[in-house]
Parts: sequence; C-alpha cells; structure tokens
Amino acid sequence: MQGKASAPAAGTVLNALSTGVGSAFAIDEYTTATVELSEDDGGFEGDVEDEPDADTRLIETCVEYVVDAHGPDDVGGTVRTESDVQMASGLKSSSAAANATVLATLDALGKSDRMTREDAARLGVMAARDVGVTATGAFDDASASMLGGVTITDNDDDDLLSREEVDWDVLVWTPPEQSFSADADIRRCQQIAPMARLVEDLALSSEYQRAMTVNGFAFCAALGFDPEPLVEGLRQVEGVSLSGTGPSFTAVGERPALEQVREYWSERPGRTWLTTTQTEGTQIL
Ligand SMILES: Nc1ncnc2c1ncn2[C@@H]1O[C@H](COP(=O)(O)OP(=O)(O)OP(=O)(O)O)[C@@H](O)[C@H]1O
Ligand SMILES: O=C(O)C1=C[C@@H](O)[C@@H](O)[C@H](O)C1
Repeated sequence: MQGKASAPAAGTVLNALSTGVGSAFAIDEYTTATVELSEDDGGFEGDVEDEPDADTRLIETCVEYVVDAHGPDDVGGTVRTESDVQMASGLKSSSAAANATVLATLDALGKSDRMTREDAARLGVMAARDVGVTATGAFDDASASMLGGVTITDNDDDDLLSREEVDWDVLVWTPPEQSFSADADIRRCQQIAPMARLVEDLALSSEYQRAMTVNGFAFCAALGFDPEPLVEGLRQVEGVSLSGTGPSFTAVGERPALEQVREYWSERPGRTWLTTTQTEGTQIL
C-alpha cells in the first residue's frame, strides 16, 4: 500500500508566539511525503532525503496517528520526505512535512475521504505538539499549507478564524543557519503582545502586507534578528517580514519591485529566490 502527497511551504504574516493568534500564507515550494505500508507490526520508520541525521519523529508520529485512527491492526511501514525548502529555516517545513505525511498515509490506506482537510491539519499539529517541535502547535502554518491561501488562526484552540486567496509574487531570503521553533524565546515574544494584537487587527481587515511588515519589525526585535533586510525591502514593497522564528525573510508584491529587492538581499550569504503564493494547499499525488 503506497501513498504520496505534496504540501506547500509558507511565509508568516503574524507569528503566534506572542498571543497564540497567528497568520501565514502558502508559497509555491513543496515538501513531498511517500508512505509505504505493509502487514507487519514493525512500527514506522522515517527518512528525510539528503538529511541522514534529521529528527524523523514528527513524520513517524503522523503515520502512526493516521493508522491508529483509520487503519487495520498490525500495520507497519516507512515514510520518506523530499523538500524544496531547508528544515528549521522559518518556511514551515515541519507543517508541510506533517500535512504531506497525513494525506499520504490516508492515500496509502485508501481512506482519503475519511477526514476533512482542516482536521487532517489538526492531526499533524497534534503530532507536532507530541514530539515537541512547535511552540503553539502552529495551526496557522499547518492550515495555510493544508488549505492554501492566507489563513488566520487561534492556536490555543486550533480554530480557523479566516482564509482568503491572495495572488502575490514572493521573494525569499534563506540564510545558511537554522533556527528551531522549539528553541525560540517565548517570554520575549509575549512581551510584545500589543504589537501582535495590532498585526492581528490589520490581518483581520485583510491588510496583510502592512500587517506582516509590523510583524517583521516586532519579531526581529524580540528574537534578536537584524531588521536591515526589512528596511531594504521597504524601499520597494509594502509587505516584508521575518518568517516564523527565522532565519528566512519574505517580501511580497509585484515582481519588478521584488527583483529590485533581490539585488540587495542576494548580497547576503544563503539563498535568495522568487516564487509566488499558492492557493490549492496540500494535494494527494
Ligand atoms: N522535510 C521534513 N521532513 C521530516 N521532518 C521535518 C521536515 N521539516 C521539518 N521537520 C521536523 O520539524 C523540525 C523542525 O521544526 P521547525 O518548526 O523548527 O522548522 P520549520 O517548520 O522549518 O520552522 P518554522 O516553524 O519557523 O517555519 C525538524 O527537527 C523535524 O523534526
Ligand atoms: O511553533 C510554533 O508554534 C510557531 C512557529 C512559527 O512558525 C510561527 O510563525 C508560528 O506562528 C507558530
């Protein structure tokens, strides 16, 4: 029994580490999961392409929870992910890996109609909480990746507050470093809650680009990132932010303006590339 699914990465409008309310938008870069199940009870083994030392507990736990809920007894198997974006870079690869794995496992079981897509994202969030790779559960990131478009969520109760489709070009700068969400300084993020509430108000009014820019300055300050890429971005576009807990930055707007921003950002170490928003969300292949 084999199943395969592909989930988009995402960028941040509002980081949820401050108040529990977060917002993210899906981008056209993917993590793909392939799940093979067989009738044995040998457990589930995960593997991340080109990352032999990666922590595979998240994807193994996602397979296990789907099989427990919807599969027969005595099933074991493997799960392998391949990704366009590097892990722990602020582009929600953990949410994409979880979403792709949950839908690939349902596909392998022939049970893809058994869960709504929102609940499939919630199951991945539960696995992420249980293995400790998230601060709030990150239902904002998971819902954006599962449903596509831009979502706003309350991660305290995994509630979807809003979803809207947007059509932006997106510039991404990913420095070579990693920054794990589970290691972020939550206390400092909570200290900037008045700024997060302002970002939330802007996002709920669909002023996403201004929202993400305020988010960017606030969370660069709280998490100790240099805000210079934001200042460079604002010369050309209205929407620019630190993504997630970093270290990536994203800028959104029209392509010619983003090509100008790329001139500044590509002077820095790491990878700078252009992509677009994505509206289809996670797909079974
Ligand atoms: N492609 C992948 N395949 C399997 N597991 C992954 C993958 N990407 C991330 N993970 C899991 O998620 C953990 C990293 O989670 P983290 O939330 O820090 O990264 P991120 O999602 O890239 O960052 P952010 O939440 O800031 O966007 C990894 O240690 C691993 O357990
Ligand atoms: O781990 C978490 O709870 C989160 C991590 C980042 O991606 C944040 O952007 C997100 O809002 C919440």
